[in-house]
Amino acid sequence: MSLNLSEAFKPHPVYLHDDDHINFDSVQEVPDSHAWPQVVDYLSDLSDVDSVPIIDLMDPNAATLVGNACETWGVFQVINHGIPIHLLEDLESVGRRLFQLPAQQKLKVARGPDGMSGYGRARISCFFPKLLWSEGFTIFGSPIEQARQLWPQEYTTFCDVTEEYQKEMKRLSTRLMWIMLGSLGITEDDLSWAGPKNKYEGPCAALQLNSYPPCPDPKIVMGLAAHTDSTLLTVLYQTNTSGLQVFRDGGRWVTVPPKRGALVINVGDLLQILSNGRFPSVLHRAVVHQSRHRLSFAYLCGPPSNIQISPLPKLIDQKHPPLYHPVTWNEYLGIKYKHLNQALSVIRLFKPQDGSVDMNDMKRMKVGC
Ligand SMILES: C=C1C[C@]23C[C@@]1(O)CC[C@H]2[C@@]12CCC[C@@](C)(C(=O)O1)[C@H]2[C@@H]3C(=O)O
Ligand SMILES: O=C(O)CCC(=O)C(=O)O
Ligand SMILES: [Fe+2]
Repeated sequence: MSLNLSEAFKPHPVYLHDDDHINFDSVQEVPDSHAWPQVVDYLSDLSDVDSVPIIDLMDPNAATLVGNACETWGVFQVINHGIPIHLLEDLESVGRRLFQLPAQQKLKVARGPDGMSGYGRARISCFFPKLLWSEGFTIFGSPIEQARQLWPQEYTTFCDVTEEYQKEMKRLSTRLMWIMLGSLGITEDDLSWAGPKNKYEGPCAALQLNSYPPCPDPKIVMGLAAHTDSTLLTVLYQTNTSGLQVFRDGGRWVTVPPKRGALVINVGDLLQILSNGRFPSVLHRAVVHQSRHRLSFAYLCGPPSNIQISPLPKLIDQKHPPLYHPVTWNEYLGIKYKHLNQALSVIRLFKPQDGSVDMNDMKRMKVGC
């Protein structure tokens, strides 16, 4: 399995300077560096009238429900997914242990400017004039190198839990990918790189630990700014504190309420390409709380990094010409970290004939990113 995404980040390094690293624990007032000019608009949250579908994976009708959710929302929650609750709790506990460390400790394992693994601010942060109210820790493969530096005597618990979680996520995300593609009539024979003949070992993925410390004035900060994931799909465990919001047509942000044991599944940009636009990737963001320290865990799942992803031939006909240029995950990340939320337009083959822009681009323009 090839996984070398680091080339994609070289032209667009993200710096984490010690001097602008804010110590969230001691802050009494939001500094100007983190105060966003546009106040987070909580009033547009109409979750009561429009809510993200919750799908029971044991339901015999699950595949149809998943297909509908992907087409209409680009996001859904799953229950009865087979991930033991104790593993979710263990992950939360090692995550808390990590983010509770003093800032100087965490900076010891800072992700390099063009690096892939380690502690730092979200890669999207450099596109915005204000900083985000969050910190993250990215894991590709084994976190042993960083864990040893953080806890020289007792690094194995962190490694065991995060590795076990990644193993379970690999299984679940592969299953979900085939349910999603299956709902479009795609089988293993239609996806040469993922079929059994190619000894497909499962997706390539990153595990992202996100921390959103409490904030004295949550309405003027942004936990994670509006973005789509550059993945096929993302499996998110958002613990028991709300914060995830998804963008709906008409300009509304809808909160995805945490449900014990449930996992949130996001359609990513690569699935939008593969499905030739049938499954649009979901624009989402995270907001923060005044008194609660929220954690979330995203398993960002993509294809082997050098496989060409293009609209699936089965989904193309005269009425539905291919909408996107073929790209590898590596190339796509390079484009994404140059153009951020316009990346899909950059690889779009032609604009819709009626002169309108891509539906997703329209949403992105509305939220100003
Ligand atoms: C493969 C990746 C996707 C990601 C960038 C990364 O190299 C690893 C971190 C991922 C993440 C997690 C938080 C949100 C996000 C937009 C970011 O800044 O870093 C995603 C990236 C992505 O999906 O583009
Ligand atoms: O914290 C959340 O709810 C969102 C996290 C997220 O979007 C990500 O890690 O890509
Ligand atoms: Fe995301």
